[in-house]
Amino acid sequence: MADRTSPPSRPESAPTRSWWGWGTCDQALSDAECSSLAALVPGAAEAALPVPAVASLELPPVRVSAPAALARLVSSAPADRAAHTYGKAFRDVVRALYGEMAAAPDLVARPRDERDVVDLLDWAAGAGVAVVPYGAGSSVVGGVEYRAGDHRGVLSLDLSRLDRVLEVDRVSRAALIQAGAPGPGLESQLRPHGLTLRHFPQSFAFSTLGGWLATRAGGHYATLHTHIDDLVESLRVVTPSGVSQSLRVPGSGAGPSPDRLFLGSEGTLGVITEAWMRLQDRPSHKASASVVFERFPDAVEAVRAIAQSGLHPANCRLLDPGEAALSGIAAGGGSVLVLGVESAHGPVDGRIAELVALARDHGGSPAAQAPASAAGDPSSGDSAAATWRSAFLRMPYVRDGLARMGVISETFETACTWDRFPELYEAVHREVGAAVKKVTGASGLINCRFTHVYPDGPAPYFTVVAPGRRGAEVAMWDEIKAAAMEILGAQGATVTHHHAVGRDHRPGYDRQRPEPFALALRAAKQALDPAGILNPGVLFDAPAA
Ligand SMILES: Cc1cc2nc3c(=O)[nH]c(=O)nc-3n(C[C@H](O)[C@H](O)[C@H](O)COP(=O)(O)OP(=O)(O)OC[C@H]3O[C@@H](n4cnc5c(N)ncnc54)[C@H](O)[C@@H]3O)c2cc1C
Repeated sequence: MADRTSPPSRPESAPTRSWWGWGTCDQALSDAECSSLAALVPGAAEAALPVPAVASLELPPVRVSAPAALARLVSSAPADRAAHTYGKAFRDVVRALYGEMAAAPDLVARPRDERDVVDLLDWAAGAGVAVVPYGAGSSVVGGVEYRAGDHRGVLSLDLSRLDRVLEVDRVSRAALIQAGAPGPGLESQLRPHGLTLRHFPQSFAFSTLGGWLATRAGGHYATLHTHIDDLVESLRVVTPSGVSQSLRVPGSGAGPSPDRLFLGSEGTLGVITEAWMRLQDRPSHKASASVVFERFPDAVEAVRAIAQSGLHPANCRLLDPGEAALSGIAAGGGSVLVLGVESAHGPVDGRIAELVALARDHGGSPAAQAPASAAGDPSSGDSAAATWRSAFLRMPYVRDGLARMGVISETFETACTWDRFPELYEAVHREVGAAVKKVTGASGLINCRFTHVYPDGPAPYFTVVAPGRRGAEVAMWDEIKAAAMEILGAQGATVTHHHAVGRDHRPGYDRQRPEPFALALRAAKQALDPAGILNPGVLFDAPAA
């Protein structure tokens, strides 16, 4: 039995989205905050780069116009074109700050329904216009930036008007959700039903269901359903060759999964318009605790034991000493493990106690043990978890502030088996450290945390911070990024655990992907997008326009 739902309420005066950086303008660091932050990074610039006004940007001339029947969906306003030029990687933010707008799309279209998507693709295929599907533009891998160069024009296809939860099936605990629904919007439409998608990437506030599906995003929870893939019941995708609708079933062994073809296809094979998603009851019992380890290898062993214990913590973030210090949790050189458990059905205090006991067996000292709570914030009662959580949510704004001060910051994430992790960790510090030194002349910071853990291995997330040279930040970042990709490949680790491939991870992905699979992907591209208009250059080389 499915319930039709009401349209989401849209606030009259939402804060203005930043066109160049993360989030909303009101949350961005002030010039003074940028300067005091940069004082912590020796070699940083003395004054913050100004943020250019959109009116001062030199955008390339618009080369194409949509036919009259589609004109109502399309904008060529400078603010729209500027905001849709890049994603939100460091190199995107820096280029926006320098006013480099050569990659701006000619047009931004905001379809209101599937028919509009079909019509826009039909027109674009006939006119040789590249189409870049756009959720909320939080890509950190060049996923929404056109770089192919040989199309007659570029259309950014912004799905933000497709933002509704259309139906809720309470019995099967699933919902039909439009692809442009942003994280907070879709959760607020599910809340009255007592349900949640329970997918909370760090970018939750400014990313969409369609973007998560197209990039196989990773949520906040450390074990079990780590990727959005696990929550998909069926997908509806508009391709230039027709609409693909997969069957809504809890499981199926009928050949290769059609959903798997489109999950992670990053806008290259079709435009995801709707998905039936598996939901969960909202958790009502939560507890968290943090454990400090003097030795990082002991902490890694503790996390392995936890990941293999079957206790499935919702949160299992291991912060190495540098990361713990940067987050303001432990300044004394220790590593910190932040644990969290939750349930919609019963008390969790026994489970958190078991997890802490396992960590203690491996040399950890509980820093604070939270009482199980009956509701509320998962970090309630545990100050390290609360400190970490607020630093985590503020981090993207801090990264932008550092970018304005000429400080390079790069984050790269991966996954490898437990047997390889110690060598990977050493190799990243050695090799990426050498690259940072060569490129910037400084040692910089290289920190690591685990975002997700599996019985057979962790997903480590590395953060690199180093002073850059004004005007050379992007070239310096590119060199450090290339070194990081090289070392991940050499260590048998994936080029990305959840940030996707886009354009920036292509070299590593091309080395990692088996050649017969590459052949099959290119054949799928040819069949579904014969004119080669969809997000050219992502996942594989753009066919000639
Ligand atoms: C501060 C920050 C934190 C982040 N944290 C996380 C995290 O915790 N976990 C994680 O996985 N990622 C994270 N990311 C990366 C990013 O948020 C994800 O890749 C996210 O899934 C992108 O969603 P989006 O709606 O913004 O998509 P966009 O950035 O707009 O698009 C991403 C890709 O998907 C394609 N696409 C978008 N919508 C559709 C559609 N409807 N149909 C077909 N293709 C489409 C685009 O063409 C592009 O290739 C983070 C990024 C930032 C800047």
